Amino acid sequence: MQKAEYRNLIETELLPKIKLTTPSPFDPIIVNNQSPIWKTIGSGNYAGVFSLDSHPEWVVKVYGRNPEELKKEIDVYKKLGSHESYSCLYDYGDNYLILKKLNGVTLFDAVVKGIQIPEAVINDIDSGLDYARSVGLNPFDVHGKNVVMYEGRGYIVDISDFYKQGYCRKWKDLKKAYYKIYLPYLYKYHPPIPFFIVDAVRKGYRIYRRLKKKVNKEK
Ligand SMILES: Nc1ncnc2c1ncn2[C@@H]1O[C@H](COP(=O)(O)OP(=O)(O)OP(=O)(O)O)[C@@H](O)[C@H]1O
Repeated sequence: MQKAEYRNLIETELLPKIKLTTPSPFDPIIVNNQSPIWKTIGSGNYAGVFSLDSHPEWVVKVYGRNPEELKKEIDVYKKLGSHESYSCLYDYGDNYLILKKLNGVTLFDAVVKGIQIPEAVINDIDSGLDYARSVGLNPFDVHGKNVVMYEGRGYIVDISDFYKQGYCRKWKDLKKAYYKIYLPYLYKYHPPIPFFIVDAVRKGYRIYRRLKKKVNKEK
């Protein structure tokens, strides 16, 4: 399928048939998709992500709010260019991006489902992040739900915060947990771990980081 035809299907069959809403500024986007041909494959705080069965290599990320974030994401993708650890920007419109589809399971879901996470996945993501730094970006908000593995390789799905300033330690902390807990105790038998436990660990980590930040500020 040509890009023009794909864009036409976005403009005529996707955008008029989806509604992206948010109950409050702090809630993620809720996607209502009435299109018979476009499938919703994901959603986040800003956007819904859609794909067409007849062209599964591409996805469309439609922003439901904060259009200025779309421009920043375009800039980040332009800096990244084409690299094996990332998706790639093919084209964009006023409120959407056309991206290469990344298949796979997030590391968060892999732990829940008991799918073994090989060290190569961690190394791939590390080298992807090094590459981002080498082109002047600042890997930010890289965590277990933003990275995926597919056929033993690691990929970074969400780069939308790589333009931000400051130090984000989420990936460093995840790696610490991988080497200190996952690899020695879980990797070999990789039992499924109930969602509520993995999610409680994730939430506990966020609360811990917030408290630590507050304590450090008050010092
Ligand atoms: N290139 C891609 N290929 C396949 N799936 C994707 C791709 N980009 C995004 N997705 C899916 O859509 C979901 C939402 O995308 P993304 O995280 O980029 O949205 P966002 O609104 O910017 O999120 P955030 O809340 O993290 O800022 C992802 O978790 C993933 O499941």
